[in-house]
Amino acid sequence: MASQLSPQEIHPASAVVAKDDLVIPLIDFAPFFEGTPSDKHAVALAIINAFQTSGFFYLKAHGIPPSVVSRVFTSSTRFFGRPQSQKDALGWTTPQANRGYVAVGREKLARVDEPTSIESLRASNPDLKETMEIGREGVNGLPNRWPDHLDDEGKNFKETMQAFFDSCKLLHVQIMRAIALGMNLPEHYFDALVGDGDNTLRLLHYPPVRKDVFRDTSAQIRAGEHTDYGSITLLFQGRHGGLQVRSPKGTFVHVLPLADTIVVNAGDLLARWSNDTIKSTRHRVIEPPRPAGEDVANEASDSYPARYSIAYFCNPNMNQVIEALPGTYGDDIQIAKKYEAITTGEYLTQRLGATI
Ligand SMILES: O=C(O)CCC(=O)C(=O)O
Ligand SMILES: [Fe+2]
Repeated sequence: MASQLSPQEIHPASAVVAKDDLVIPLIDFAPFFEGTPSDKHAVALAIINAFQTSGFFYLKAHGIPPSVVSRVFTSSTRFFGRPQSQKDALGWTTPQANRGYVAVGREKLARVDEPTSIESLRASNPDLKETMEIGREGVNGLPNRWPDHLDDEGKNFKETMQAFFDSCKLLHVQIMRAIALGMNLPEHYFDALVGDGDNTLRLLHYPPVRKDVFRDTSAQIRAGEHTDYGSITLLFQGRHGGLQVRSPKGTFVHVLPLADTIVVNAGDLLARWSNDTIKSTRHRVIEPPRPAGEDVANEASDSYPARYSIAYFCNPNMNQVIEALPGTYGDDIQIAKKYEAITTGEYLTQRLGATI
């Protein structure tokens, strides 16, 4: 059966990261749309193989033009450059809403198995980042916190982010089609289950940090070790690295920005939906590594540059009941369902309530 191919035999993937048993391939999505049925199947297998091993892959030819991504980054940078009072006035309120601005130090990402330590972690070493969370538009009682009443720049921000939200929403559905095929499910299996777009667009800004902050406080990081919560995350990285993924050996490996690609990783709900055949892998953000050949002037600088990134957290529909997918359990394969059924909404509210 084709799904028993070894990773090396799967055609469209080549490894970008291969360290300490963590292998993260680069997958070209173009053949999924333009290729023969067998090309399409090969892409699906490469994706499912990546999700079943490292839980991460880079994706190129994903269909969102570089010019669009660059406009979103510009708009995000300008937003974070606004006076603190303007940003605070758009503040995040509740886990149910999960929309609005989150100031530096408010969120402390942590491992799911250590929920009680969050307060003490936040007090000692808050995440050195600020974020803007944008949810699905038009949900009753849960408005997005747009800056469009402030000025033209604010109006432009709203339009740019709404359009980007919709492009990412489509990409989610397309990647879920590849996952369905890779799991021997019908291609459109997930369409109606994830198609509502109950997703979150998160703009991230990690301000410049003095090097001695990282040096003197070993627990200080830009985003603490965590797994993502939903189905998949589409991560657009700016110029500066810092993202690290935990390897099977327990080390953290840099997953650097690669031009015109995104990093896609599986979240906890997809892992749960797949009865843990798909992995949602821990990751974190620290200071960027020193680039090879970096000049002396830069090396001598006493701070690390700002990092901007954009995470689009995809979810199944809020009212979707998540329980083990066909083919991931049963007497024939002697695997039991590992989890109780839960709706996306219940699950996310539990998780978000624990970190903010
Ligand atoms: O900034 C990044 O590269 C990653 C952010 C992240 O992992 C998250 O917000 O869940
Ligand atoms: Fe994350």
